[in-house]
Amino acid sequence: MSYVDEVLERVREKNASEPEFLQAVTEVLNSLRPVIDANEEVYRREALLERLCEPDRQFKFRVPWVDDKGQVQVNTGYRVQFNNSIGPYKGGLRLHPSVNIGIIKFLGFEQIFKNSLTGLPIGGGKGGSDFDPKGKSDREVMAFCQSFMTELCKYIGADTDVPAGDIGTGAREIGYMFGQYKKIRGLYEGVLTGKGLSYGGSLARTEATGYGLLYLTEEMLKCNGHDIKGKTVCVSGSGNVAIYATQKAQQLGAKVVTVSDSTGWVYDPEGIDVALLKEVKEVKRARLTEYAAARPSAEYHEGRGVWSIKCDVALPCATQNELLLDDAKQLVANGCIAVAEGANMPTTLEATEYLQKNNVLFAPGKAANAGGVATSALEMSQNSERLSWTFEEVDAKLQNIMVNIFHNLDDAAKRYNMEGDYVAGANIAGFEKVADAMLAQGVC
Ligand SMILES: NC(=O)C1=CN([C@@H]2O[C@H](COP(=O)(O)OP(=O)(O)OC[C@H]3O[C@@H](n4cnc5c(N)ncnc54)[C@H](OP(=O)(O)O)[C@@H]3O)[C@@H](O)[C@H]2O)C=CC1
Ligand SMILES: O=C(O)CCC(=O)C(=O)O
Repeated sequence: MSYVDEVLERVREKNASEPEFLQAVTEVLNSLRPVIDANEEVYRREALLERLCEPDRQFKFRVPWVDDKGQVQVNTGYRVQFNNSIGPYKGGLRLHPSVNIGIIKFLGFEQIFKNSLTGLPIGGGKGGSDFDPKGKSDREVMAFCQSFMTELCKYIGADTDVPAGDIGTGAREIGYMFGQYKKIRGLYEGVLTGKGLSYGGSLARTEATGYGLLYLTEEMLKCNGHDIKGKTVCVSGSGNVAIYATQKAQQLGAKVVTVSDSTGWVYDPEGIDVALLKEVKEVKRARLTEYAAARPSAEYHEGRGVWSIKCDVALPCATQNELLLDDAKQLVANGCIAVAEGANMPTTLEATEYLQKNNVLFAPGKAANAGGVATSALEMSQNSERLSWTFEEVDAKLQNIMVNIFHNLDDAAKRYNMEGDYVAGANIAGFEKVADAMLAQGVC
């Protein structure tokens, strides 16, 4: 049995109740086969893959807080510190009722390779809780965040582990968590990214994941003889990534015709009105029905359906496993030429395979959405320097990083005779640096 198959079998046995983690490991290890085969003796002796698939450590803790009625509520908090071979653990905090240890492990595992691809010195980690900020008052969110950080602050630090936002964790939550960290630890340091601009945040971090997605998509299209200008784009989600992906796509001359949330989706053939979307989602924290009610050209539909709309480019920006095999078939039938993942692992393994077999350009999340964490690393640099760069400086660095990521993964795929397989290219390019660092640092 090959080394990859042996490790996959062991990982499946040990983590049988964590389907998302198994999906992520299976995708990565399968596409690394040519690299592993070429170095099998060393990697096997050093148990490199076994070490890569086992987090350095994981914390699980109780998060008690008091709601507005005086009732004590209890949630579960997690932080998985997966791999710090190339830098301090770095990755977001997800607040969503679906959060469990398997989801946090899949996200932390993906983060190792994504962070490596940025070219910046950051390791992989992720955390979160099954707390749902939706429908909670600001005071309730603050009570939760303070309790969450009361425990989390024992394990993190500016040079140890630097969390950030993810689903359900935006500027409000990061602010409450930063305040509690400072109060307990007595340290004013860059322990979190995505901070407000008045207390150490970086300009362009809010926009970075969505903008970065478009910079990489634009480069991928250009290198394959297409222009983003004039393309019709379907976006899913309507949160941080989706909003700024929509904004940048329209700035680059494309037309975005859909967005969605967990209850429904909007089709707006005249192009999504970003100012209205921001008002509904960022200011009012309301449902998309409010967008449709205020916009005569928009249709609102319950449930899911974004991928049924004819488009040239599809940008899944909501959550994991939201683009299924039937959706991939529909996209191909409608003439879609490119899919780039704004979310983490939004496309199932079967759907990815189908898209690639049908010559759809496919940019995996760990490359396509790396602009968020890359800009977080730029925020860390600014905090260390005690300086703030302008929006234009940060945006120019982001653009450069995304273009480099595309060329690095394109080159890696070509080196292993897998030209055009950007999934393999991203995994190989991300893995090589981490593997080198792990080998150089000995058995640890
Ligand atoms: N923020 C960042 O910098 C980065 C985020 N990502 C990834 O991008 C994705 C989106 O994150 P972000 O925009 O920050 O999160 P937000 O919380 O801002 O928005 C999430 C969006 O996805 C929708 N959504 C969430 N869960 C589900 C679900 N189970 N089914 C259907 N829709 C759902 C939400 O709808 P509703 O409001 O109804 O819940 C909302 O529209 C995630 O996969 C995240 O891990 C990746 C890199 C960086
Ligand atoms: O900015 C960060 O540190 C993390 C962003 C994130 O969670 C992600 O890349 O999935």
